[in-house]
Amino acid sequence: MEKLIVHGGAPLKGRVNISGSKNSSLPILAATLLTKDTCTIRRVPDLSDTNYMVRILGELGAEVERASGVVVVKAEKIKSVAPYDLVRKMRASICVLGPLTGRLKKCVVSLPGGCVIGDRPVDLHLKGLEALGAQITVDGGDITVNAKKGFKGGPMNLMGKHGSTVLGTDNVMMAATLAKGTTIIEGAAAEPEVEDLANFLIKMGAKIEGAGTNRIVIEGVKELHGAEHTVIPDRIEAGTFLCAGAMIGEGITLKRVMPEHMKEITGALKKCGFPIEIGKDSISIAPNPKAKGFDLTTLCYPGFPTDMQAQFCALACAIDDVSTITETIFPQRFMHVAEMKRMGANIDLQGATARIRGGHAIKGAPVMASDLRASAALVLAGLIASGKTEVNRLYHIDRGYEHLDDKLATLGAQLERVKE
Ligand SMILES: CC(=O)N[C@H]1[C@@H](OP(=O)(O)OP(=O)(O)OC[C@H]2O[C@@H](n3ccc(=O)[nH]c3=O)[C@H](O)[C@@H]2O)O[C@H](CO)[C@@H](O)[C@@H]1O
Ligand SMILES: C=C(OP(=O)(O)O)C(=O)O
Repeated sequence: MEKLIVHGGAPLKGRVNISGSKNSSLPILAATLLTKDTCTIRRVPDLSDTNYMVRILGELGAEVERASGVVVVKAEKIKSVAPYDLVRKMRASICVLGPLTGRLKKCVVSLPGGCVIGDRPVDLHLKGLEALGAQITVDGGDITVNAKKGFKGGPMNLMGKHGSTVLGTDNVMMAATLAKGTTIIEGAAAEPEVEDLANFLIKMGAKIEGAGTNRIVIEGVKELHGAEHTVIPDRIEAGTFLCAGAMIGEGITLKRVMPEHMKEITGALKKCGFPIEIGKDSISIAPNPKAKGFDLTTLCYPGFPTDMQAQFCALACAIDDVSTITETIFPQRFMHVAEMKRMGANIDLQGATARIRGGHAIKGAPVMASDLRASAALVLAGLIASGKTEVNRLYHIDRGYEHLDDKLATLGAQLERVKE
């Protein structure tokens, strides 16, 4: 196992290129199962999650080649069964459900495992597939989908009690591309990653309107063909670097970003008083010793993303004021709080709201990463802490940040990856 040792206090300065989006790449790679033809996906970040998705495609029978960010998939003959051993390691492996269902009209996909960020049911994914005419049973940990007479488009509402579902919308949209007739998804997730998937599906010949809004209309087609696509920049990686740039240093610039996907994040940072410059595909930020605290609530897009909540908790430690952040998507997603407190952070967690009193010195300590964004937040805290912070279980970071330590080092951070 590897850990990251962060020597706090080194100022950040310079430019960093943002990678392709993990949360776009995963469903887009899965969507290549919808056609027998060759698909080429560019700017796929080098992450353990994308490597794992590539492996899942291979195990399902696709021919897959991967070289420096480009993944070429030809899924001529595919299997209809994705067993537990294959899908258990990654929640997002549920992305294969829609494409297998759409292409083969039947499949068995094991339920992915639990997750420390909270309950992650798939009832809305199944509700959507049932609205397309699928018969579904869940037994022994497996989801079995069957549609003997093929799929038929229809209306449905996928809004859940914590808002819309991103991967649920992806799955149903993928299955509906090959259904007979028109599918209308109300309560659809409007995240940019859903829109990116829809854009790829449209290049494959799908007829989709409204992706990027809460109402998506899909007119089914007989078959899809091969296509090429470049994945959008990772707005969460970009947001994480913006927090780092706000917390310490003399100003950093992110390149290869889509600022229009990040309005809620840049808006929150501006409101605190951090100087931000937004270019066509770049964002610059610098610290402000007089920055004010924030009161944020996580919401579905275009609201403030849950995937930035932990990093903003770290940011709040650097602001000499009181900040609050309330989590509405995954109310239990606060595993980072206990670890930050071990570093001396003043955080009071009441239900799903964290109240952070920042501005006093925090001190490096050995800390345990629990999940992807929590570990990124601990690295951020380590950047401003005095002394040495040891972030253990680095594999969580490698799931979703392409070469985070190298990129931070280029900006001037002092850190080292060591094997235990
Ligand atoms: C690979 C990927 O893209 N992951 C993202 C995706 O996860 P994912 O798509 O799994 O998350 P969802 O959008 O589905 O979850 C949102 C909320 O809906 C609930 N829910 C979800 C499905 C369902 O069938 N029933 C149900 O009740 C969840 O428990 C949660 O409270 O969106 C999350 C919310 O923006 C992000 O944190 C993840 O980074
Ligand atoms: C929760 C996340 O990912 P996943 O849905 O793949 O677990 C994330 O990217 O923050």
